[in-house]
Amino acid sequence: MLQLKNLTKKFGDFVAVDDLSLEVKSGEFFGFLGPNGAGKTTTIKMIAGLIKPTSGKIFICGIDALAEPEKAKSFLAYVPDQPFIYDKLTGREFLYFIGGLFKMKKEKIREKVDFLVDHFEIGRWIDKRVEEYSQGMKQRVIIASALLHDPKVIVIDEPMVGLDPRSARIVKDTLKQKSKEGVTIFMSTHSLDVAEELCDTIGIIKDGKLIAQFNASEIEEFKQSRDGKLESLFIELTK
Ligand SMILES: Nc1ncnc2c1ncn2[C@@H]1O[C@H](COP(=O)(O)OP(=O)(O)OP(=O)(O)O)[C@@H](O)[C@H]1O
Repeated sequence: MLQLKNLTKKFGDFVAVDDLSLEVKSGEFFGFLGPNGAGKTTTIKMIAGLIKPTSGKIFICGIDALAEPEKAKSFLAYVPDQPFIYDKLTGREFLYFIGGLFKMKKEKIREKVDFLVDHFEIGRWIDKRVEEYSQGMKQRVIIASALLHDPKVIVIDEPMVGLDPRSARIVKDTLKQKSKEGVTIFMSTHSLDVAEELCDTIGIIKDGKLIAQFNASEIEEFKQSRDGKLESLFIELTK
């Protein structure tokens, strides 16, 4: 599970994330929504250990991620909004490289790669260089690399951007399946349809502050009382 306690990030005088506290339980699928510049990516980068909070705490599976970053990261998968893969590697070489970073045994990596290539319908592309990949194929390999070490928490920034409907379906089904298996998912997205389809809980951030949090039945209740659209709730709260 994932816990953020009074998390704050300042860039100079500007407060990008402001005293943010939340908890996402094991198996919970949390959608992190908010207007442009609200602080979503900054929050995710702090969870992933890429930038240091100004103050506050982050716990990943109960491990203090600021005090024990290596241990916390062993439970975590992070999928950035603009993923980077070395262009000159093949998908397979990239997955072995990532498995190596997590100190996985070669045999275990091979087993997982075979499964993931099949699951994400990567096929023969796995042995081609990444520079030849489409955006969707890159995203499939990136998400496969995030699942390689069986993370307990997946933090994912805008997963559906640039994906065709089939790739998007595979990614959505995989994330939902993982949450059913007890993995905690923290996903930022601008797609209200995706959030509504996948998430158990939705948190809305604005100007660095968590301004609202709803579970599925609260969202349904709101929709029934208005025009039936999550979009109306989002626009009302973020105006
Ligand atoms: N390194 C930085 N230095 C200064 N300001 C920054 C830095 N990184 C982010 N910011 C500012 O912090 C605020 C939050 O940015 P962030 O990228 O977290 O927003 P976001 O919610 O992910 O937005 P979007 O939906 O547009 O991706 C913005 O005003 C941004 O300009």
